Amino acid sequence: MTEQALRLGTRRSRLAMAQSGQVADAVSQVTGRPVELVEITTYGDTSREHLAQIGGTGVFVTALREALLRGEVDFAVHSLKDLPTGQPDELALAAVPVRADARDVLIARDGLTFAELPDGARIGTGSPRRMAQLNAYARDLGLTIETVPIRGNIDTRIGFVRGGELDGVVLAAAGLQRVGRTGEVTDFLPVDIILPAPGQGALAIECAADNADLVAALAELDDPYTRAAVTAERSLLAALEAGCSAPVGAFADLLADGQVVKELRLRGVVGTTDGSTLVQLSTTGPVPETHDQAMALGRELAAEMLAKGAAGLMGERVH
Ligand SMILES: NCc1[nH]cc(CCC(=O)O)c1CC(=O)O
Repeated sequence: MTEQALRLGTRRSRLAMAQSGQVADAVSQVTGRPVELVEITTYGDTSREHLAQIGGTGVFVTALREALLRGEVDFAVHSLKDLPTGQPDELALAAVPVRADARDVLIARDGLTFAELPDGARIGTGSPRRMAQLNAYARDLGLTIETVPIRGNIDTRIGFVRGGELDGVVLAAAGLQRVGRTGEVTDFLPVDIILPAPGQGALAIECAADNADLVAALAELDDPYTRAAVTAERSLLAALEAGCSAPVGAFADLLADGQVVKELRLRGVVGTTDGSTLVQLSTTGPVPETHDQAMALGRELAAEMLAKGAAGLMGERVH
């Protein structure tokens, strides 16, 4: 007798299908049950507006969450950076698996790295966070670039470079990895130059909070270090009262002494999109053992950033 399949709600994009497919296999292994994909269309997929105009937070996840709450699917996989920071009581963030490469990358024409771009290079990104840091990096290199707001899926964005409309586009390494296109990257941008979006590179597996068996089974896919890191990053974002379309970057990583993990370091940045002003700070603390400890690290850094004028730099946000 075969057990009843678990229904995994997923968006239809190639990226969503790739990451859902990978999680489906892992869930099937830990539960011993087959997993079937159920396609769901979200507002973020159908709208042609710029993300910053839609308001950002939640456009990709709302429809998936509604399907979960209606019981049409058993669990859903989100890119963690697209997930709004407040967790609804009815839904459990059952697992945050090991994070993929958190970096942003450049895909430029003719194999160019960022430092090799010519003056006036047109670089596509719709993200105020990327604009702020790319413009600041360019300034440090004595280079002038023009950031051009674009959106669309990975194919569309890379297409602007292949078609000659843009000199380069900046994307998340993790997304390219999941669809097997890292071979096209011309520059991996170090996190100490371009801090990624909070949660970038990590996935979130959500299910109904009252489905205790499933919550427990999915928890086997959780990586406590990734969870602590992204919790601290998202706490920083929440404490800055910023959304996913705000110019906020954050990245937490473990500091080790030889083989022994010593501390969690959290770095954060807020800036104006022209890159003329950035507030970039870092803090370290003992590796958090509880959700509250990870949250505290984020709040601590947010308070320091706000004291340095971070709030004034987020004036461009829409909501
Ligand atoms: N904003 C869209 C989005 N949401 C998640 C990813 C893929 C990377 C990830 O899972 O963090 C991307 C594409 C990108 O930013 O290039």
